[in-house]
Amino acid sequence: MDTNTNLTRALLAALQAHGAREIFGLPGDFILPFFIEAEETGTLPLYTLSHEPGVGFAADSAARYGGGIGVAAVTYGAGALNLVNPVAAAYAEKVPLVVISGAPGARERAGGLLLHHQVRSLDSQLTMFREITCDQAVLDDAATAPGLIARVLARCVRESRPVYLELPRDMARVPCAPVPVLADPMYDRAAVAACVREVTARLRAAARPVLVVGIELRRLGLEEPAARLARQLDIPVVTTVMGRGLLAGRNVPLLGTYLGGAGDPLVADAVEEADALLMLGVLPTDTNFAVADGRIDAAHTLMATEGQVYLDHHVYPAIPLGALLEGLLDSGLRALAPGAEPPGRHCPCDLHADGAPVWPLDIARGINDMLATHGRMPIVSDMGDCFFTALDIEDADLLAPGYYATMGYGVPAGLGLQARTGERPVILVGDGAFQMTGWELGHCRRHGWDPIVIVFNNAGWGMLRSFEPDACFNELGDWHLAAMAAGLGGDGVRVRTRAELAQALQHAATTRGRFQMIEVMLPLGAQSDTLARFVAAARRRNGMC
Ligand SMILES: Cc1ncc(Cc2csc(CCOP(=O)(O)OP(=O)(O)O)c2C)c(N)n1
Repeated sequence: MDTNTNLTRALLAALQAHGAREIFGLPGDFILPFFIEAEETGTLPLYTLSHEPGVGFAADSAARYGGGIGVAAVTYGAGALNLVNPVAAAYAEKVPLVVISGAPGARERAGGLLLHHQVRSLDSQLTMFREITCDQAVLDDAATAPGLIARVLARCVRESRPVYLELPRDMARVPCAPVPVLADPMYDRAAVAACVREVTARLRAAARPVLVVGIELRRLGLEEPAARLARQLDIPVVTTVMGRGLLAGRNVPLLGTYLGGAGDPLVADAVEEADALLMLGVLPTDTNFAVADGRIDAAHTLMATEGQVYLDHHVYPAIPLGALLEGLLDSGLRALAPGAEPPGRHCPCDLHADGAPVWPLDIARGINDMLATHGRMPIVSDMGDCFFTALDIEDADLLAPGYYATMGYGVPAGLGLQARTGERPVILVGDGAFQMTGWELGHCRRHGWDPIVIVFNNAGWGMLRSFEPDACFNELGDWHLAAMAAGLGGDGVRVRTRAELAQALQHAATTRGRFQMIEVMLPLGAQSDTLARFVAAARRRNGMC
């Protein structure tokens, strides 16, 4: 046994071998030994944040955007249970996230007392995490720990879902063998070949084929082969809402994002009139397809998701997406139909820098102008009208919980992205969501993070006003957020007109080293066109007209 390796060091090495590049965390007594080992070894940079939801969202975005796996390390009970929502979001949106929770040691478990942070039984936490992770292990035996860690981390990567590791505090420094890296399981090559033959036959016979790309392509590191296939097939390419930003900048004939009746009619027509809709890595969620209102004919879809391929009322049960892509690329299938020319910038014109009040589409136009002038930057959006506005930003990567739709994601996810890649993000967040996790900006100073943060301030929960315009419970009042930026270590400016917005964006883009907050005061009732169409479609669908 490698005597200079203890369980924590073996775990850290295994995390790194499986694609972790940092740890986000918030310590407590049950996980202090792990944090001490992590800090002493420096195997992975350790970033602490102020609230566990922020820890989880930061780890999520590091994996979602940077690839590999994200790691969130927290204490038992109060810490880990604060992490439930971000882990649930990662499960729903297929993000490979590793939760490491401290836990009581053997002697205190056997002591007969109710322990601090304990809920019901000492295993209640593990029970709760079983529901939002694809695999779990309690590392209470050094003999079995390496094999358990190897199994759990392999599933995290293969299934692109969160996993849970519970580390009793009396185990952190126990001598332990290194963790093996398990080989990928074999798959049936004959089944893949049969599936490829059937898919290519359907595509050859089609007059109006369309390729729809979804988030599994990014989660499984398959964007480049998918882009090669898109160029080889030379057919129109569309992303789902969750897949917005996929294949950006990869010279692919991207038509846009499918939003059904709530989006670009050119895109909706292409998808709904297609006679072969090849969907790669697409999750069949309501945010992706409810807007279709039944206008997509299932008989025309060929769906590869969750390791299976569904077409013509039958299923190929075990077709890894990477193997399918490889088979389609090798099939020689090409130039099926002249790809629709990717449209010009979606926003018909640049931001008018005049004295008019700012509406959401003006923010999208201003960001498009900024990216065109200063170069591409990843967009990270919280949930609210800022998310629907983000759909009007062209040719940019977009990170957002577009399906699970939790608030609080934007700011910590932007910090996690910059921690992982060093790239400067543009963060879009409503005033309501900022009140949840926006304060994590206070950590930028000590880590040198400097995102551009655009706060959509309508003094309330604007999306909910769309559904209940007369309710008073949606009002939040004006929190004057830009005035708080300096105390958090950044620069803040409040803007009301389009000219002020244009100037603020130009200043933010050319100021580095401190986060730049632009608090946009939106007129009451200001709403993006996309949100308005989504709300109308939802009302029709749910009979709320
Ligand atoms: C963790 C969580 N709790 C509640 C909700 C429910 C909700 C969805 S949208 C929304 C209002 C968002 O207000 P904000 O000011 O951020 O943005 P805007 O609408 O553009 O004004 C709420 C409360 C969700 N999605 N997540």
